[in-house]
Amino acid sequence: MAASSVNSFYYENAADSEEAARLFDETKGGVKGLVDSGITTVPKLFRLSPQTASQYGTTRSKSPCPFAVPVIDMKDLESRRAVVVEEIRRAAAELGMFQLVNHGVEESVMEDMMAEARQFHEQPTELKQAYYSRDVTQKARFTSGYGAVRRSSLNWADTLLMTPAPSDAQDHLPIICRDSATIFIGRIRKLGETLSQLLSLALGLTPNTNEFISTNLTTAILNYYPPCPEPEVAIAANPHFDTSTFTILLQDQVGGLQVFHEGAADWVDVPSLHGALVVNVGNMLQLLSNNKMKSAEHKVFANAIVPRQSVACFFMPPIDFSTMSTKMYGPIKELVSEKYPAVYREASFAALWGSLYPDLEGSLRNPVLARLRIAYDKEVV
Ligand SMILES: O=C(O)CCC(=O)C(=O)O
Ligand SMILES: [Fe+2]
Repeated sequence: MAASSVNSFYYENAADSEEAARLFDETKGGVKGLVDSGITTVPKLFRLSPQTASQYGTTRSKSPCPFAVPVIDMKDLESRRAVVVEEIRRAAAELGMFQLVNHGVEESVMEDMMAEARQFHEQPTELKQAYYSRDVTQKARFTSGYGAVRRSSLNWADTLLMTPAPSDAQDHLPIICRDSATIFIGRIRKLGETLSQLLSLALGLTPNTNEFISTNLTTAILNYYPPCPEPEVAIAANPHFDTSTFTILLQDQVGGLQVFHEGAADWVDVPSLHGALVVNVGNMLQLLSNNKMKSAEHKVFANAIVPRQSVACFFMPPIDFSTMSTKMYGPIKELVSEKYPAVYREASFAALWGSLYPDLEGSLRNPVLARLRIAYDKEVV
């Protein structure tokens, strides 16, 4: 693979870009390929500086955090709707993350998705190669180090990014995981519709009357985090905020996901809960809700022992590449009043996408949203 075919956006300089091209040469098969080749140390592009490693935390802190991620039971939703809405409101406002149980997606559907995602990632490199691409318009693309950003390290992860078709047929997906992904995406879409309504109610809006709380599953990704020879110097997923309105995440039993609790100024474990789905608020919903709901900063530890898997489904307003820079989103008008003036300026999806990572200087926790604050200029002066 020529250096030029690696997206230079990810790398700070030409030397890094070339190193990445060498590391991700199609014949090496991403991060899993590196591990399979027998490496015993983490390559430079994946290494966090000692300062960043201690700032991010690459191993669990010894003292247990007194906060837990809320678990919300959707059983008997019709009769318990008001309770569930209130639980969602509180979790979305305080932490921006919660787990759902009895959500209606069958365990067998989730298990099949995980099993076929694993088959995709663990198939011979030559077979994955056809999907290896940095072209963002590809509707099924395999990539590595996803989410990396200047001055930070690459994620210790391989990812298959899928853009679901609006219909039920997902013919563009790799055959090895197509059947399970088609069913899983269908079920998650349905859950996303229910969740959109519950989030609307939690914001005091009428369900389905609001064009912004979207039920659109725009991207689903199959994450595979191979075992890491030096987990203390690398990170499976750098701390980040999702751009989404909300994200529904299926994680396996390995663990490693953490969310930042602002009140406690500490990272909280998101435990693997059999049969549960994790939901987090993204930047789009924090903007639309005029700060009534909080985008959750999250990260994933690398581990030395076993591969970890997750499937993340991102819900967003319909994204059209042609209007990405022109269509504007801002606080929903029903949520803006004299008492609660608009916190944010309107922004295009491209502006929201920006850099999703905390400033390494640490001055802005969520730089994308911070810079969209109407008061930002006054705040930084
Ligand atoms: O693997 C996980 O648990 C989280 C993945 C994630 O945050 C993402 O894909 O945006
Ligand atoms: Fe995420």
